[in-house]
Amino acid sequence: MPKQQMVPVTILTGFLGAGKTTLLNHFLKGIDEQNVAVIINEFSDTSIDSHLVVPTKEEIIEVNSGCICCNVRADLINRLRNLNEREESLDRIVIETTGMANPAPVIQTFLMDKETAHSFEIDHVITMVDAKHIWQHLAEEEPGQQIAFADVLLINKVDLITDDEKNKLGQRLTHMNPHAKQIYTTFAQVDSRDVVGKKSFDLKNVVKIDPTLLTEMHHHHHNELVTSFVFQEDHPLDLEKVNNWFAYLVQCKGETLFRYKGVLYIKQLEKRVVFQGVHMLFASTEGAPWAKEEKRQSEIVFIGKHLDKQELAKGFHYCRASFFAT
Ligand SMILES: Nc1nc2c(ncn2[C@@H]2O[C@H](COP(=O)(O)OP(=O)(O)OP(=O)(O)O)[C@@H](O)[C@H]2O)c(=O)[nH]1
Repeated sequence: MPKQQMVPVTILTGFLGAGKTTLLNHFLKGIDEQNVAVIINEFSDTSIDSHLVVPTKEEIIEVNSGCICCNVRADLINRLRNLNEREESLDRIVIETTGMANPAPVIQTFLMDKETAHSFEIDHVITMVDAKHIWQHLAEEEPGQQIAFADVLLINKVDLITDDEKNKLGQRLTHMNPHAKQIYTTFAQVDSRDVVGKKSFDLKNVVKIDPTLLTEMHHHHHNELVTSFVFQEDHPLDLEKVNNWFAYLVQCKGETLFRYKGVLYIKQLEKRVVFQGVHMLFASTEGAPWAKEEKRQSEIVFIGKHLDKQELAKGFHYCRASFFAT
């Protein structure tokens, strides 16, 4: 019996805020394949990322409430099984892992789960590297693992570093992973033809990094000092107070805030405000208008080291508008 056509898989990884969603948005616009399913996983139990992914024809499946490399692996396998059972054949699956994921257990899923391995094959493991912040993050375990398991390193945010810094970083990354192809980008502007369909994933290399990859199921233990908090608020917020609070956070807490993002319900604004930050770099934009019947609510997530939950909750509470008007 001829072997069934395997669906190629893009595993997209990289530390918090490196530019994975930016790449995803660019990548989905650039590839010729028609039927692409995207699986997005978030570290925290929130779907804020769905506001940050530009709507496309591709189907977006969210796998939340845990990191894809740990407790939601069974969920991932189920989602893959459902996709596989559909009549319409898929051209590709793209999996965006959380910034805190170790890619090894995700890679393992495609090698060790029999049914998954029969139907899907890893085309490449792309790791986004935040050229500006990676040095701050190398003390954590996950960025090193993400870099080691990559076959393509997209070294992003080169607009924020000098040529000397770029050379130094390139050398360090070659030292950490001599096999991976290095591509420098700004806002993840890579030509998808340079990566798609190349089958650059090489089992030999990953087994060299982790000889137990094909024999033992891995579970990844996260650094417990890195935590994430999600806050929700139904009461409208005051724009000026929000601006003051964020100015304080960026200035005084930027070092420990790896990632923060959210959707805000601001008093007297008909559109939601979408914001996101990585350490001291912060940006906000206008989001979609609130629909007529839609419940208006602000939701924000903070991910970082040594975060003080109470202080963050107090700050968020302070941003409530002083009287209720929409
Ligand atoms: N200056 C600059 N900013 C960038 C670049 N690429 C992405 N960003 C910004 O960096 C922030 C994080 O980008 P995302 O694509 O959301 O990063 P991510 O890896 O998906 O983040 P998480 O999955 O939430 O951890 C956003 O504000 C982007 O606009 C770049 O090349 N240069």
